[in-house]
Amino acid sequence: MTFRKAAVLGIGLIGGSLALGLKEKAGLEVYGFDVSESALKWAESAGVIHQGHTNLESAVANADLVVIAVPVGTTPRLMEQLAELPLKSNCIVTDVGSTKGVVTKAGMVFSSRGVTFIGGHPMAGSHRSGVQAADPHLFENAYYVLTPHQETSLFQVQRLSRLLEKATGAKLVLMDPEHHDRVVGAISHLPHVVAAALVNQVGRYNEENEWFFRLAAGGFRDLTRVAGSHPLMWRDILLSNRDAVVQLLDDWIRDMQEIQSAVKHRDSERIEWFFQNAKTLRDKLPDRKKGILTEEYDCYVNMPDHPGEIGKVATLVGEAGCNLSNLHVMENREATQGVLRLVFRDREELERAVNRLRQSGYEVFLIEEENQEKK
Ligand SMILES: NC(=O)C1=CN([C@@H]2O[C@H](COP(=O)(O)OP(=O)(O)OC[C@H]3O[C@@H](n4cnc5c(N)ncnc54)[C@H](O)[C@@H]3O)[C@@H](O)[C@H]2O)C=CC1
Ligand SMILES: O=C(O)C(=O)Cc1ccc(O)cc1
Repeated sequence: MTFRKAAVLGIGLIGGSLALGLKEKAGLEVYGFDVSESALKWAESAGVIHQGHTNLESAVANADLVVIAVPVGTTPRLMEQLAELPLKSNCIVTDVGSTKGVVTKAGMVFSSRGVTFIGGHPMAGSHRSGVQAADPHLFENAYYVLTPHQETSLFQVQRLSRLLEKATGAKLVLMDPEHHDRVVGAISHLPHVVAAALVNQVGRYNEENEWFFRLAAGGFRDLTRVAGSHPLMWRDILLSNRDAVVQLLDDWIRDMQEIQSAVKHRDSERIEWFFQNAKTLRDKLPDRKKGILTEEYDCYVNMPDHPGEIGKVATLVGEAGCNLSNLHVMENREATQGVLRLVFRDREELERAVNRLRQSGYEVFLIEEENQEKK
């Protein structure tokens, strides 16, 4: 089953960048759909898409893949409209939204129609927006998270992963939607709120005296870069990740009160610890460019919901002489099967472990087979 035609709904920064990759690197026929005729015209003339449509039905007719790349607040409504249309059997629908809980639930609308929905989030972007900023290299070496439901066919997950890997050069990983929203809430949504709050605060002082902005140098500019992002997009993201963001802000406010109290009481030890701890942790952040594609080799194991299964898998891996560098259980809610992600630092160890697990009857799924073959 090969992908021949893709329809990208929302030809902006992310939709345009993906369209370029699907067209140029994966060789697909790419149709675009957008409410903005000028975006479609621009995309057509710049060769980002083959054809632009303002009619949804004509854009998705005969598509093997539909990518939804509109603001997250708009995605559920667009999914409902899409589910009413005749889609090709075996068609995969995915999205690129920055939150995954709400969208994955809305994706259930496709399950009764024989269409596979798999939520997605490329973890790279920019504070710019619109198709003019589209870049086929935007996602290279970044993580690209997919959040399949426990019942989603692994075959379809694998097909989509391979295609996206080819089209973007990103590293595909699978994650539970709620886990994704908490993690991305902490590393992306909260920082955007903090950056905007800092700019708003200093902006208020600057109204009284313009030296505030005039003296704003390196640190302030670096820290607040993302405050230049699209306001409507970030409004939608916070509303769509409400529970996680509210909880993260509770923690943030508590931490700010703690450092405020330490300063007020001249608690020098506490203040020093605050900065020392941050420095130690910051120094340990993985180096994106060097790290991802060279050092991690992972596979996913389909797990029957029996007690002791994780122990059995770990024992088999150990018996094969392989060192697990990480093990992650994709959180399993009401479903009967779970998925275990096993990470190795060494390709041969990964291969030995996969063989051993398959011989013992486990269904093991490798997203990165092609990527690793290249090395
Ligand atoms: N900007 C970033 O850095 C990243 C954004 N994302 C996600 O990607 C999605 C798109 O974001 P961007 O490309 O940055 O936004 P954008 O503003 O550049 O593009 C959005 C496009 O969707 C179109 N659109 C809006 N409503 C529509 C509708 N109902 N039907 C058809 N088209 C519609 C707009 O006309 C525009 O062309 C969002 O869900 C965002 O959360 C994900 C990763 C990074
Ligand atoms: O440019 C930056 O720092 C970003 O934060 C880009 C970005 C924005 C939204 C996402 O969901 C993922 C990445």
